[in-house]
Amino acid sequence: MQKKNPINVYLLTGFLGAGKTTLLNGLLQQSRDRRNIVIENEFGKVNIDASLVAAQIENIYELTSGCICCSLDNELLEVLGGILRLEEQPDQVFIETTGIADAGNIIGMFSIPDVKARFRLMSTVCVADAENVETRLEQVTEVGKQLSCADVIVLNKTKDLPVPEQLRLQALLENINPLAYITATADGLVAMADLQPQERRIPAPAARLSAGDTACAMPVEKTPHKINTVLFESPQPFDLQMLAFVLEMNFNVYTDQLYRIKGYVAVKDQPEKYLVQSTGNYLSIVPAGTWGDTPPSSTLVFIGKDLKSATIERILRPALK
Ligand SMILES: Nc1nc2c(ncn2[C@@H]2O[C@H](COP(=O)(O)OP(=O)(O)OP(=O)(O)O)[C@@H](O)[C@H]2O)c(=O)[nH]1
Repeated sequence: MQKKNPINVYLLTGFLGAGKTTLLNGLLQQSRDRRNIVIENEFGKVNIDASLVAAQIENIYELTSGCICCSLDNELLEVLGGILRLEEQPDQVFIETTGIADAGNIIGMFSIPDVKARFRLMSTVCVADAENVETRLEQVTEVGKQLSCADVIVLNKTKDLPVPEQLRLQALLENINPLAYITATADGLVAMADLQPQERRIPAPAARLSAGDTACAMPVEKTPHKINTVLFESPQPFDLQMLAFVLEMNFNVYTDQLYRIKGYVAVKDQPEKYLVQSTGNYLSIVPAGTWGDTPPSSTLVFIGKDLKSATIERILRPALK
């Protein structure tokens, strides 16, 4: 039997009213030549403007028994299973989460081997409302998490925003998530091409690392919202199992503080580099090709609340070989 290609999935997050549905409608309009499925998970909201989307998509699934990031009955997995049973498979699936969803948990579902074999999470897109993202960051923990887990951050509602204010907000978002591609827009207008996976901006091993074998964990930036980034760099390789163990353990322990990890590491006795990704309660460490001309070394970015470089270094050091 011919192996089917995985179905592309785009996960849309962002606080209540940020412009997720508006963005989604724009993406659907750009995808008229594709078979699209939309999964909506919203609290008490009238569904997307049916007249706008009806002609463009095969199906809209509404998940109504709570927030999919935390519902134990895993309604999302059921719907994904249902999609696989459809006679005609879609080309792409858009999932719009509730405004308070913990994006990390949903991303984690796409690393379950059976799900991953059939669905490819292309991008997690977080829509930020320029009018209030800063206030929401202070008020709602999930907003910081949503921004930290995003591959793409869409700063929406910028039409009447003075340019210096827009640049200030972009810089703020960049400090929160230096891994994301950030784009400013109005009415959720974003090109599908901007949502394709790219080699995200994992900082290259820095020349500033001092000579010798010292690991180095340094805070990159502090934001006024207590979300910060710590960059860990070391020329030493990791023990793969030990790295998985310490990261998994600490993600569980610091679940309210550690939002995201991403980076490339060198692994003992392995010629390839490994890509490390973690959001919510899942961790993935997979081979990611050769080092090419660059000497093997490890660079990991940690995003979370009040992260301390000394703590990160203490966590990782036992896994260095
Ligand atoms: N002024 C302005 N309003 C916008 C813009 N983009 C979207 N809106 C409006 O903002 C409101 C919320 O937009 P939605 O797309 O429904 O936001 P959402 O994130 O899906 O909202 P929830 O599903 O409630 O979380 C709507 O009235 C939109 O028309 C924008 O760029 N500028």
